[in-house]
Amino acid sequence: MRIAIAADHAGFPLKELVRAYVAKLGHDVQDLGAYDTTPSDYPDFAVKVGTALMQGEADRGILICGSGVGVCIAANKMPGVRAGMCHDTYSAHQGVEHDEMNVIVLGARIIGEELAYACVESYLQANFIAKEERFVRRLNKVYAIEKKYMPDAAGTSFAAAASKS
Ligand SMILES: O=C(CO)[C@H](O)[C@H](O)[C@H](O)COP(=O)(O)O
Repeated sequence: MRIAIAADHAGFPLKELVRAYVAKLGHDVQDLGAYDTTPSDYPDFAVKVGTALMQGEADRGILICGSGVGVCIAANKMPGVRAGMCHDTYSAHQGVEHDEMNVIVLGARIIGEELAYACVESYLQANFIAKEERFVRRLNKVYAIEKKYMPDAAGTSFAAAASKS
């Protein structure tokens, strides 16, 4: 898969490790910064990954900041982005299987590299279970919220599996 990854200064050290790990798994990784620990602002990196997804340049995203909270909030402001902070492997795969999460968020100051690798691998191996009507129904309700509250962005939102079904 094509994976867009980004982090702020706080997430940079873990991003470097995760980027290499994801590449080793055989994915095509686009590193959208930061490229060092110079203080930076997490929304800038959330927008980079969200844009890559919205423009169809990436299939999934990975975002990292200090706690994970900042980039998760910012990324979810973008139409079509379904970001979830996952510091356990169950959430990492279930978030994709049930909710079609397309960005996994990690907190570099919270988890170590081995757990980060395990979460990211679970996330990348998982697929949305589109045959389950309840998952599709719920995702369509999420999509309806986006259309209602972000009407200007409705035409730009890339479709979720649910909205295609
Ligand atoms: O961790 C975060 C909160 O969710 C932020 O995204 C930043 O990484 C954090 O605020 C950075 O903190 P710093 O004191 O500026 O290094």
